[in-house]
Amino acid sequence: MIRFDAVSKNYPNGTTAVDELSLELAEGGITVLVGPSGCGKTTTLRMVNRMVEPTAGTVSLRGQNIREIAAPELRRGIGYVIQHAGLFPHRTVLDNIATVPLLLGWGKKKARSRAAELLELVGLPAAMAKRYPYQLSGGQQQRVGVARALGADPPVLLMDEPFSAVDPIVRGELQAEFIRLQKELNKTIVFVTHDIDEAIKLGDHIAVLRTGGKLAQFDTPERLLAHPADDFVADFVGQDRGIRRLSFVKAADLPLREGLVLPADSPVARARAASEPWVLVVDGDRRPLGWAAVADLPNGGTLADAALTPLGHTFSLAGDSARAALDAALLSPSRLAVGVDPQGAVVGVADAYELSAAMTGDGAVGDAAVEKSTAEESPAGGESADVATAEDAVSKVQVAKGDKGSGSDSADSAGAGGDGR
Ligand SMILES: Nc1ncnc2c1ncn2[C@@H]1O[C@H](COP(=O)(O)OP(=O)(O)OP(=O)(O)O)[C@@H](O)[C@H]1O
Repeated sequence: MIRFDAVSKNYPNGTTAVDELSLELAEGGITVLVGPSGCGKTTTLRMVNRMVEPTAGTVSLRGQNIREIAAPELRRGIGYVIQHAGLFPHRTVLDNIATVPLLLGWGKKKARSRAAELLELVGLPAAMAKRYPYQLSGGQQQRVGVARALGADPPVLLMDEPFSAVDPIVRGELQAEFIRLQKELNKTIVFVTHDIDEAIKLGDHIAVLRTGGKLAQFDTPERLLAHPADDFVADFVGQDRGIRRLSFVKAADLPLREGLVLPADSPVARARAASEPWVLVVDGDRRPLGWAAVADLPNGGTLADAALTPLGHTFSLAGDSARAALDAALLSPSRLAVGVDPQGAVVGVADAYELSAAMTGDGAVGDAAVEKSTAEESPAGGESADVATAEDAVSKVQVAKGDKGSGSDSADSAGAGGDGR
């Protein structure tokens, strides 16, 4: 939709801000430009609305070279949000948001009613309409900035470090709100940040630029974490990319073990026969009761007589990522994470060692799942009698319970929530 063909920007002082950039940005997606300070992110962004003209190459919008579109007309279809919001200090919040509709000659009443809608859309109370920018917090100002950019409902939004000037908590809130808003609006967004975490959280695609305005890699967040193109990208993405990558692996794709999940009325001998240091004891509805250490079990009787160690937290196969599963495993006394279905029934347990294979990227779990989530293919085979993909196990449990699956999330799941996107 937005296409850069061998675009360069050289300044008269000899600086090459952007160097032969070729990039195709998908319609209706968020493309993040990320890279160290001075690598040409803002210059690239501003070439889309002709605030900066390229020295060489072409930028096109829906197939048309933007040089052929008069700048004011071009900008009517492109919203622009900057750091510190850049609001007009002498205008009320409502009039700030109404700026573009008024410029387009909508008339005061219609422009203000549109502004009121947008105020609500960005999550601000109507009572703020009459305030002036100095009477708002930084985060609230930024929301007004987003609302103003959406004034004429432009198909394209350019956002230059829009959330950089607020504290980390407000920033997280703004990012979450932004993801929600984009689901509703489906704009084509080009988003500049120097923060790789923000890029991974928000981007459908990420362009990593290196100093000198050269493109280092253009990829999905999943692939950037799994397969950085070179040492520069690997360093920029960070040492903990293995763990962060787990956010993109669905818990439903993890291998699960079922053999050590036993009902409370099972004889102790059955737990010993499992040849495992721990067994998970469940009730008649397969809800988890706790871990039993096999070495400490009484000589006879059933598991109902055993002293149980609390679970820690479970993870939800329906909604959590492998990152939540790994966290559950690390906090579990058995180092095994308990996966539950939407009703809170145990589907199986995941082993910390297998999860760490996904984390290092060398194991089939992580690679297969990342590729799968990218390509949306069906899971590969290769399951043992006791190890199946969680998706299969969920359906087995649901069939056993005569349940076709409700799809609602488990209230019992204490998965990290928020570690995914
Ligand atoms: N008008 C200008 N004249 C000369 N050099 C410029 C001009 N504007 C930008 N530059 C230079 O071009 C390079 C890229 O600048 P740009 O602002 O695009 O980088 P950036 O990646 O957005 O940086 P930051 O993250 O620090 O905002 C920098 O070296 C900058 O100094």
